[in-house]
Amino acid sequence: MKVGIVGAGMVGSAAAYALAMQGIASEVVLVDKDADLALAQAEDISHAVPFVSATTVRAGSYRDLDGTFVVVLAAGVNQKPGETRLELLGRNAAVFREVVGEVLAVSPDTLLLIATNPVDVMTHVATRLSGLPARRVIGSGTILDTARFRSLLGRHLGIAPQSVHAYVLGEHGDSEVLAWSNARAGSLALVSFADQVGKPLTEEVRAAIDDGVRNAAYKIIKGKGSTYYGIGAGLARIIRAIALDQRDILSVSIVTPEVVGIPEVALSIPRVIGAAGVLSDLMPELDVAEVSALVRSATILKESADSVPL
Ligand SMILES: NC(=O)C1=CN([C@@H]2O[C@H](COP(=O)(O)OP(=O)(O)OC[C@H]3O[C@@H](n4cnc5c(N)ncnc54)[C@H](O)[C@@H]3O)[C@@H](O)[C@H]2O)C=CC1
Ligand SMILES: CC(=O)C(=O)O
Repeated sequence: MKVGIVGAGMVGSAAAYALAMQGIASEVVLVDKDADLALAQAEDISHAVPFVSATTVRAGSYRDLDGTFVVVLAAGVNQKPGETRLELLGRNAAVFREVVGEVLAVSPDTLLLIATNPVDVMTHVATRLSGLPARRVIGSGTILDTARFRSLLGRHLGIAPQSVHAYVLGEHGDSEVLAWSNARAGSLALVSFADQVGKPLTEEVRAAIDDGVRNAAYKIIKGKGSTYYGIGAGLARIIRAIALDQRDILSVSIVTPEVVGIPEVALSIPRVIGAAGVLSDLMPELDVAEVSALVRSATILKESADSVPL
């Protein structure tokens, strides 16, 4: 399967590396307005390939995206220390006005996978600009926040993150909602599991995990300027679900007709992903506080999306 990546910076190159290391794509084409950067990234990643897979990784122009099954959009600016994702909106919407048309001119049937922040609003913008069905314009949404949540819960409980079934909903950003009430470890309710292994989920533990998930990006950006390994692996995970028509349930963002009473909003809830993109949306059962936090998150995203001129 041929995958295109527009934006060969930290996120785009981390996604290309993850795809190549797992042999998910037969070919990855990197496109960037900085052609030298795209070339250098492609060459560097292609030198890792002989150790593990047969993926062809190369740099190209938009013309080289013909026949792509998925194109990742990771072009645009990232956050400076202390900056929120939503503050990037104006600058990155301008980038998408240029990029989305270029991609679709050569690959009109491709799926778009959006990574650029603020990812939910950029997914809304890309859906409008492309005219593609919403289920074919997928934002990575809270896939990364869900991974962070599962990782911290697994660490606290002393089990593998893959055995934790818990999702982060809403915005990939400050208003995101950690869905504690329906989380499970194996087949047990999270609270029951935690009590049985003698690791109760006290208010202090919950607050520390919430902070660790919600503020992870701020901490990493303060320490090293940007985050990329986590989202690179997350993008590869979504592409694997598409490439193999896996029907995985992942928390990703698409424009959805209605969520918690808010119409036409792009945000994350668990969704089934396969070769055609998002196959179905799954609304989890939430407690009252979680519903009200999700309404707040959806409202913020809806207002941001409505503020973008096309
Ligand atoms: N969805 C998520 O969970 C995450 C999203 N991000 C977001 O991903 C985006 C990219 O971040 P990084 O890779 O760290 O930034 P970066 O600065 O390393 O890379 C961005 C690349 O986009 C290219 N670019 C800019 N305008 C372009 C255009 N018009 N056409 C083609 N290429 C263009 C730049 O030349 C640059 O190489 C940011 O918006 C960042 O906030 C970052 C981490 C996680
Ligand atoms: C930067 C970003 O969106 C993240 O690491 O969550």
